[in-house]
Amino acid sequence: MPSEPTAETLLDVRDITVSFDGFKAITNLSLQVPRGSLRVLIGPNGAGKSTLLDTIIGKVRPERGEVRFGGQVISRLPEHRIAGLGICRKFQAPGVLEGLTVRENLLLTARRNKGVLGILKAPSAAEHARADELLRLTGLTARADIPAGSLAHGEKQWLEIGMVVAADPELLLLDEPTAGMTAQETAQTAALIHTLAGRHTVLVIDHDMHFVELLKAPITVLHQGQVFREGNLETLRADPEVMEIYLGRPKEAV
Ligand SMILES: Nc1ncnc2c1ncn2[C@@H]1O[C@H](COP(=O)(O)OP(=O)(O)OP(=O)(O)O)[C@@H](O)[C@H]1O
Repeated sequence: MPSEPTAETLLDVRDITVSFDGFKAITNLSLQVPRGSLRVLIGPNGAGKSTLLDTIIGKVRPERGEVRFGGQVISRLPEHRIAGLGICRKFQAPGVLEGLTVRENLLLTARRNKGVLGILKAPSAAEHARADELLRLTGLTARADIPAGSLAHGEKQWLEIGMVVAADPELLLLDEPTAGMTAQETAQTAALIHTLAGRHTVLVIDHDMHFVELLKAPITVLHQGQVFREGNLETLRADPEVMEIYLGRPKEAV
């Protein structure tokens, strides 16, 4: 049974079951994430991580249970209403427009709710200031005026994170944000995510244990559509069952 959420709980997934044509991708899963915290979600392929994120954003519906956000049941709302409440998933960002500069991409995203006329007007001083803030946050200030298409892979990922953050979401869902990154880019991404937590609540899926280690955050391990364990990396690494299901290989491999 799910434990009772506290006043600080922002995301409260209660006992959800999700099926695809009779196959249970998630079974009686409960997860609570406190406001302003950083949480990491790991688990072997097919554990249900992406399906959980899809359920949170309303792309798939649980057949049982519910998802609450700030106390409100959101699991029966359409996807755009859920997004409007302040839940953003990174890949939902309107990908980087490669012909525009980094700054223009940020300005455009920050203004996309203002309609066509709003977008056509010259950006205000406040909008430029916000873009400057996002450039600093993502470490892209020196790259502000080059076309986004010229960015390195890692930089493009940071721009995408900046574009999601431009909407000032309360809950940020990041699905494998370090895929394809170098070790240095991965470390910079961990630092960026630390900066985001606090003002935002952040839920990160990743397979890269080095990155997970850098995040220094509570970890939820999913297995076969259920929460298998919760704890910090040290505790999980010392848990033979986690080693077995998650890694399927000896501890030294982690
Ligand atoms: N649309 C779908 N139709 C049918 N089965 C699906 C669908 N989406 C996911 N599944 C199945 O549900 C299970 C959970 O998949 P999910 O993608 O959520 O796992 P995951 O933990 O994100 O895995 P990975 O790390 O490989 O991305 C898998 O067995 C998958 O094949």
